[in-house]
Amino acid sequence: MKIGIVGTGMVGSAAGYAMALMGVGTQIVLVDADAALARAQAQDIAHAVPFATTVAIRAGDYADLGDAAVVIIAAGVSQKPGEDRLALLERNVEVFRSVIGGVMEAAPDAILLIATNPVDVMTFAARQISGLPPERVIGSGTILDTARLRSLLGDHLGIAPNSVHAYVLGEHGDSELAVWSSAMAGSVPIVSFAEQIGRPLDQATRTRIAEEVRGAAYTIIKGKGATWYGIGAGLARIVQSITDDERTVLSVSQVNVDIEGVRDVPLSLPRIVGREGIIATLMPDLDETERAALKRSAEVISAFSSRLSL
Ligand SMILES: NC(=O)C1=CN([C@@H]2O[C@H](COP(=O)(O)OP(=O)(O)OC[C@H]3O[C@@H](n4cnc5c(N)ncnc54)[C@H](O)[C@@H]3O)[C@@H](O)[C@H]2O)C=CC1
Ligand SMILES: CC(=O)C(=O)O
Repeated sequence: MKIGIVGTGMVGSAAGYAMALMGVGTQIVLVDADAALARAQAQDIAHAVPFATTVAIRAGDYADLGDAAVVIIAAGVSQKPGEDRLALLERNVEVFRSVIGGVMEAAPDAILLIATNPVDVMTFAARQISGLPPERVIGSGTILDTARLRSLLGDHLGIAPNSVHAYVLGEHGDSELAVWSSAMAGSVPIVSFAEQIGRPLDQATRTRIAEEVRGAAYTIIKGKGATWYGIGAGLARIVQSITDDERTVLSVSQVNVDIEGVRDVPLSLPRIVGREGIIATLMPDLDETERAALKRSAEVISAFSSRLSL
């Protein structure tokens, strides 16, 4: 199965590398406005493949995306230290005008997987420009924030992060919310689990962990200029769920008909992801504070997506 990646900077190349090592898809095609960069990334990643899998990876142009099952879009500008994701919107919408058209012409049946920030609003823009149904335009959304939350909770509780079943929902950005009311460790509600093993998750600890998740991108960008490994693995995981028709539940972004009275808003909820894209969306049981936070997040995103003229 062919997978395309448009935008082969830090994020696109990290996704290609993760897919090559995980054996996701059989062919990966890298496309970038900087063709020499795409060629160099493809060569470098190809040299890792003999240690792991048999995935074929090469650089190409839009025409080479024909028959791709999924095309990841990671083209555009990224945040400078201190800048928030929404500040990138106008510049990246301009990039999407040409990129989405190029992909649709070559691979009209592909599922689009959007990574470019601000990822929720860019998912909305990609859906408008492509005309594809919402279940075939997936934003990586809070898959990365959810991984960050699970990693921090795993550390706090002294358990494997994949035994933590907790989600960050809403915007992939400053208005995101960590959902505590339905979070579990194993099959035990997480606050009770924490008490039972003597590592309590009191309100102050929960606030600290949620803030660390919210601030992770800022901290990493300050330290090394950009983030790429976490999102690269997250994108590979989403593609794997599509190509293998896994139907894994992932927190990803899609344009929703209505969230707490806010219409046509792109944001993340837990969704079943398989061969046809997003197969179903689940609304977790939220407490009153969480519902209000989800509504606030929807309003923040909608203030940007509803004024886009595409
Ligand atoms: N969704 C998420 O969780 C995350 C999203 N990001 C976002 O991903 C995007 C990419 O970030 P990086 O890879 O670090 O940036 P980068 O600058 O390393 O790479 C961007 C690439 O896009 C290419 N590009 C620009 N315009 C293009 C066009 N019209 N056609 C084809 N290629 C084009 C550039 O040549 C460059 O190689 C940013 O918007 C960043 O904020 C970054 C980390 C996490
Ligand atoms: C840059 C970004 O969106 C992140 O690392 O969360």
